[in-house]
Amino acid sequence: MTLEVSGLTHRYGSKTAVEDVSFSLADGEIVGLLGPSGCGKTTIVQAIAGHLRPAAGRIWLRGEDVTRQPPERRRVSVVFQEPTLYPHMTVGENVAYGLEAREIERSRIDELVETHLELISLASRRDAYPAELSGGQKRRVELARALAPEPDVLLLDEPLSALDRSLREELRRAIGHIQRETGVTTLFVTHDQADAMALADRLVVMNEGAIAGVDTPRALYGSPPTPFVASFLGRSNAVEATVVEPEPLVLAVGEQTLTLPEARSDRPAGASVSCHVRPADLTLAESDGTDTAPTLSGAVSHVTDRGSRYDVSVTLPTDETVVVERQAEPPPLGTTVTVRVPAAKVTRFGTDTAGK
Ligand SMILES: Nc1ncnc2c1ncn2[C@@H]1O[C@H](COP(=O)(O)OP(=O)(O)OP(=O)(O)O)[C@@H](O)[C@H]1O
Repeated sequence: MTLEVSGLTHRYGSKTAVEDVSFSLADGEIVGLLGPSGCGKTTIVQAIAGHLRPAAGRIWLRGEDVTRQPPERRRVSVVFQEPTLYPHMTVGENVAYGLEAREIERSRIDELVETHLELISLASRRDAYPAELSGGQKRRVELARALAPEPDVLLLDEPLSALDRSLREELRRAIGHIQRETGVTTLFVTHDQADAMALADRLVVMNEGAIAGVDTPRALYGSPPTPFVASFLGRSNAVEATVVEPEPLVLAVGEQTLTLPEARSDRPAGASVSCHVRPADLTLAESDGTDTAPTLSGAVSHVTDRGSRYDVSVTLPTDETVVVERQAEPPPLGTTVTVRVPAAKVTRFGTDTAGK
């Protein structure tokens, strides 16, 4: 493991910001640390970089316990959300800045600057000043500056969130390219699930100072471990149900029955479960009588035209509303429709975990 965070806990006064957080990054991995504002992401970055001493827990870099080491002793580079280039220094001087504090020969510094400016396709702008660069170029120079000391771990703390959409796309691609080229172990911190899913090999999803799930983006999206992960990683419909029979699974949703023939529940008859399913996995059934998939009936209560598709809201007799993605023209408001619920796409949670 290149980076290991173990049992990290931190408090600001009486406020617990991070509680018993553990995760690790393998060599060359890019991991997304993802969660809403205030969940503790920056606190974790600061602890890894050495800018705060955690109340409990350990940080390991390449097998060495660095928890009590000052920032300059750690081979960690950080790129922050706000631009931090020195305006009075050229691009080349900015990239060399972190190297000059170390005892590195001038010729080696020049070589590292050259290599990293080539990496970000800005070798020809070595003598330019930051004010002469576009926003995207400036951010790329910051990446080059962070990478030039050849850190063990690169920490990217919300590097895209202050950018407009097209610049964001450009820089997202640049980060992916640079990370693949250098193979630098990277922790990419963001509150934006699209950025995290596009870039990361694995995600560490945080909520309220604790880890809510760790896995590949696809696994967390397809089989979320908690309701929080289900709703934070893309849109999710939640329907409350009661177990009628655990195996094969029969659920009651209000007066309706939903039979999921392939599924079984480890919760007994009478238990409450929360069922989550993605809008893209639901369809409006064409009632030709041959369809045997589990279904729920409701009335079309709202339609949003998204340009490439419609989001059709269907309100069930329980007053819960589910959204169904649909390409074809939707039925008029008020129409009673049957929603097809593919059993394999339903994630169930016992309601005792519903808030986590
Ligand atoms: N210096 C501080 N003093 C008191 N409370 C703090 C301090 N810094 C952070 N907190 C609190 O600790 C919690 C975690 O904050 P942190 O900045 O780590 O979260 P975050 O996920 O990075 O949020 P954001 O995305 O908004 O930066 C929040 O509730 C925050 O209000």
